[in-house]
Amino acid sequence: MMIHIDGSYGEGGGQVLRTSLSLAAITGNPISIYNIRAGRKNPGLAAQHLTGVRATATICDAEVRGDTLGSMMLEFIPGGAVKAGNYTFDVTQARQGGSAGAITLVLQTILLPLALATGDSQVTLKGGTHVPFSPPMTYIEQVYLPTLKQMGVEVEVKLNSWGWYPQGGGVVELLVSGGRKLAGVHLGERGDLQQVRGLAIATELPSHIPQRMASRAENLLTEAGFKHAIKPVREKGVAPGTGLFLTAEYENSLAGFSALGRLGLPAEKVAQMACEELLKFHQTGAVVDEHLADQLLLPAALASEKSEYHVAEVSTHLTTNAWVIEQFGLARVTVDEGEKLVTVKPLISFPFEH
Ligand SMILES: Nc1ncnc2c1ncn2[C@@H]1O[C@H](COP(=O)(O)OP(=O)(O)OP(=O)(O)O)[C@@H](O)[C@H]1O
Repeated sequence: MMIHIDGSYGEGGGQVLRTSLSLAAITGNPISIYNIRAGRKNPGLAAQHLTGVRATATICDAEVRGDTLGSMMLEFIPGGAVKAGNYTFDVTQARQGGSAGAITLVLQTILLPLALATGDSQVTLKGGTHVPFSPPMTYIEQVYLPTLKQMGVEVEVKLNSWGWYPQGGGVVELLVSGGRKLAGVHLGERGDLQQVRGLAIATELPSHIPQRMASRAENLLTEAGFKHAIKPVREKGVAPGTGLFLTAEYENSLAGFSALGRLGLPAEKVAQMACEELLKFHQTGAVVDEHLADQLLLPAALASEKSEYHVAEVSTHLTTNAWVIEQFGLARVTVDEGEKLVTVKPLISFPFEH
């Protein structure tokens, strides 16, 4: 039976679409989404979303209607179970003249369908790897995937080329182990902060930029009394770009914070922005950062047991994603706004019957 999703619900952004696509592929359920990204200034499918649609359609052999740039309506009818395989998806194929669309979001759309499918997959993604309003690839490597690993998802990733806004051109390779069964997560206590790991990176820019970012971050973290290991790195790239990516490594959990550089923004200021985010999080005492909070819902809904985690902030991304998951009847998500506690109780056990 076709599931109808109102893309304007809550946050009304791209995540409503991406979660729906992942779940359509996993369950084999046809979906129809309308009002796609109606909450955004530039509604409808942008290059990143269209790439996500095409990538998901490829892996489950879906019949698709409405898959054009700017489309606010999509019908997606899976043709069968998700097929493991060797795939390449490039956001520039969705938009002539190029795009820095976030491939990390495309990655998150197809990752769980491939992890649950029979057989291993090799995927190459091309586009933006570190662009605003999306998880930086470094966050995927250092926070998202290690947390999913605790749930039983096995992925190896390699960043072959950095892709910044507006040029894009980044390349990421993934090896996804198939046939996984997911366990729940229990992140109620984070334990002590062991260290802050950091990458101060610049491509096609002078080496003083990562060095200045690193030393400002080191000063701020030392002042806060944190142990740290910040690495200044300068690399070749397709275009200039810079940023600081921090991971707070607690005894039981990981949280990520970052800031991207841009022309006119001093390296020290970039460092300060990322450190302030980390310090703000640390003071809340929470276990899961605001972004991981919404990203963990999908794997938790597909697990064989209950998950529970304590978040820094209840964002509309979180409540909206919970709503999308409930539209598929897969899990009951409870968000205790006072305690900032998210509980996900799967209702259907894997493997899903097609
Ligand atoms: N700095 C960050 N670190 C980690 N994750 C992030 C960061 N910024 C955004 N995200 C994540 O990126 C996702 C963005 O979802 P959103 O619905 O806004 O998608 P989008 O496709 O960019 O859509 P839109 O253009 O409609 O905003 C969310 O899961 C959010 O948690």
